[in-house]
Amino acid sequence: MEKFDVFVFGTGTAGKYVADRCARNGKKVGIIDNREYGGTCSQRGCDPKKLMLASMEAYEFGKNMTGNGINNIPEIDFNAAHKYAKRYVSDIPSNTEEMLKNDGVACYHGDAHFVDEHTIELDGEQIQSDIFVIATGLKTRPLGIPGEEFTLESGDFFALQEAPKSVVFIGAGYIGMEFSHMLNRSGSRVTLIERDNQVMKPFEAFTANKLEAASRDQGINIIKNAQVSSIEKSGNRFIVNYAMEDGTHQITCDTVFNTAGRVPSVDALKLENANVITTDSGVKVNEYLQSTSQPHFYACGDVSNKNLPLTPLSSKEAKVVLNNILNKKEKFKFPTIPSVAFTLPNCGGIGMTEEEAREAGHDFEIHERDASDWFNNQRINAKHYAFKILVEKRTEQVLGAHILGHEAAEQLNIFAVVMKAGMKWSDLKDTIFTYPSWGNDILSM
Ligand SMILES: Cc1cc2nc3c(=O)[nH]c(=O)nc-3n(C[C@H](O)[C@H](O)[C@H](O)COP(=O)(O)OP(=O)(O)OC[C@H]3O[C@@H](n4cnc5c(N)ncnc54)[C@H](O)[C@@H]3O)c2cc1C
Ligand SMILES: NC(=O)c1ccc[n+]([C@@H]2O[C@H](COP(=O)([O-])OP(=O)(O)OC[C@H]3O[C@@H](n4cnc5c(N)ncnc54)[C@H](O)[C@@H]3O)[C@@H](O)[C@H]2O)c1
Repeated sequence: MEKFDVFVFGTGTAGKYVADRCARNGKKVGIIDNREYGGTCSQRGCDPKKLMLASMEAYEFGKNMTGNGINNIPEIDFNAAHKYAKRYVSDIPSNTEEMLKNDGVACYHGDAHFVDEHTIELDGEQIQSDIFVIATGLKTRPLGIPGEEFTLESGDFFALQEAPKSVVFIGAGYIGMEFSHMLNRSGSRVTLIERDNQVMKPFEAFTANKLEAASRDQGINIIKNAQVSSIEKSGNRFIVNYAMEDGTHQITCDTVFNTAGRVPSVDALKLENANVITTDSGVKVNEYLQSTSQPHFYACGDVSNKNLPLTPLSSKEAKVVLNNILNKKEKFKFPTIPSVAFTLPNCGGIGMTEEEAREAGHDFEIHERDASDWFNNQRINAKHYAFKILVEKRTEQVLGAHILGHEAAEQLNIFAVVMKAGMKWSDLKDTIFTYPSWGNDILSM
């Protein structure tokens, strides 16, 4: 029977880092994935999405400038955008495996499960380890409705050969919003069906509502406060049935995506056989990212119950787990993390929403504005730009920053530095930025 010091489940951002660094630190390490190596971000998430988005951004720029220096509205070739993304990400699985093997990690493929607290079984063979790391990420949340089998999930987006004529997204969170903007620019007729009363619910309502308005303006159909009840196949098309306060409705389309959220990918592991406690939000861990019921188990990345499912946090957790395995005791401290939906325009935020700041009892100023008439927005002939910044009165600390705009992702990075450094609002305003730039807009916010 093969025996390891450390055995890692999952080869995404979190798992591959822990496995590789443990091996480089002299541990005997094994790793397994039940799909290709590389994880969600590189294969079915952030990276291929942003690579494809480059074409949609170029289209948007060209369309906005048509008649203002550009002669014709550019045309999106969805299939070519898809191939462009593939070109960059398709080598990652083999490169990841090669890198791990070169560093001495034993690489496995398939579905393994626990038989006891130190033993797993893979294809009838048993493997043991002193320490286990669970880094299996998330998977699409089942809808639990008739006809669910007709839905595609986020990973399938990257296998689409062309933009469907009409598409329904069930769920208007990050994935539904981002994909709907990409397909809308690619010529699809897009509908989002959201059960809540706000798109991008955890986001600040001011900017989320602006995103909703910008999306509608673009021709995206958004149905809120609606519960999808079933999906039927009708020839090559699908009928999505949904209920609202005024009764039941239906919509017919070519493609339906389930973008109603993601849940921890743990069922297949049979963690109960190892007495490892899981909750709805993942493997239950303490501040060292160590299982609360089995000290020789760690969890990091999306699958740990301490995470927000974002790549930079998965990396951060992986570093904490590595240090704890190497006996350099480190507690995981939840950082202030910026996050953005890569819609066109971007919509994102960092820190508290206005509601959260009020609940926490802060005394703060609100700097809020529709900035669509500002120079940088007008320069690219874009329509939508808005922000809401919350600044605590006594300390002048930025409590939260929320931006909808072409360069919101980068502007929020500046706020991330400001908040990490504890910089005062008046000191920020006294900083010199390049001019005229989106960063410089912060001085007028
Ligand atoms: C469409 C989409 C877009 C996204 N865009 C962004 C973005 O722009 N920015 C951002 O910060 N985050 C984004 N995310 C989130 C980001 O991808 C994740 O936070 C990140 O990939 C998590 O890394 P991880 O290592 O924890 O898990 P993953 O990368 O998901 O890796 C888990 C690995 O475990 C494997 N696995 C699962 N179950 C088992 C099992 N039973 N046995 C063995 N292996 C198993 C999986 O195959 C996978 O390879 C996006 C996610 C999606 C779905
Ligand atoms: N740009 C980024 O950073 C990025 C992009 C994509 C995904 N992600 C990460 O991946 C995670 C998952 O994204 P997601 O979009 O799947 O989840 P999400 O939680 O962001 O959105 C799911 C949405 O579906 C709605 N919903 C749930 N059940 C529904 C139903 N039955 N009918 C209609 N609507 C329903 C929810 O109210 C919610 O608005 C995110 O939390 C995020 O952390 C990040």
